[in-house]
Amino acid sequence: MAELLCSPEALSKARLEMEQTIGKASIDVEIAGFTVPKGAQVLVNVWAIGRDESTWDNSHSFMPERFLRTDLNFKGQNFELILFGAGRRICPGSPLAIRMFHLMLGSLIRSFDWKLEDGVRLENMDMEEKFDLTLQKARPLRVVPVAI
Ligand code: HEM
Repeated sequence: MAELLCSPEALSKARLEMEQTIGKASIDVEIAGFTVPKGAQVLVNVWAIGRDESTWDNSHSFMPERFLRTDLNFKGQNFELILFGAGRRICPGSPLAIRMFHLMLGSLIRSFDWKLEDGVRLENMDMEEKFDLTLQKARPLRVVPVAI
């Protein structure tokens, strides 16, 4: 950002390129009986795809082991599992994200035991979600790391 701010010409070229390329329909199109008007921004509801009962057993349950029993991959060929999108605009950061995610979560699990704050029990732990462009916890998780 610092270099871009020092180069207004490069900054305005980058802005123009983003305006021209970020996902907007360039003409009216009809998809599965729905008209997507020119200029519309189309968002795929990946949350709903990930909880589709016709694809996933116990689709609303956290069962990470389900992915050990499947041949589906997240590289955009299996539309049941498109956490990184698919096609030409698939997330170019997925190789980094996958490595960092495993490293971070693995380190947190391996380095500490975790306990809930005083007065909080598993049964009343705050799991409320907040919908936005991405799904977040409504309130940040507060837990205490305990040295192993
Ligand atoms: C768990 C982490 C991540 C998830 C779940 C994720 C997911 C996504 C999704 C769903 C898209 C839209 C794909 C589409 O339009 O079809 C996207 C686009 C993109 N992601 Fe990621 N992403 C992650 C991490 C990253 C990282 C670490 C980077 C960069 C270092 C990155 C860079 C991008 C870029 C530049 C695009 C736009 C691609 C384009 O429009 O051509 N992402 N990502």
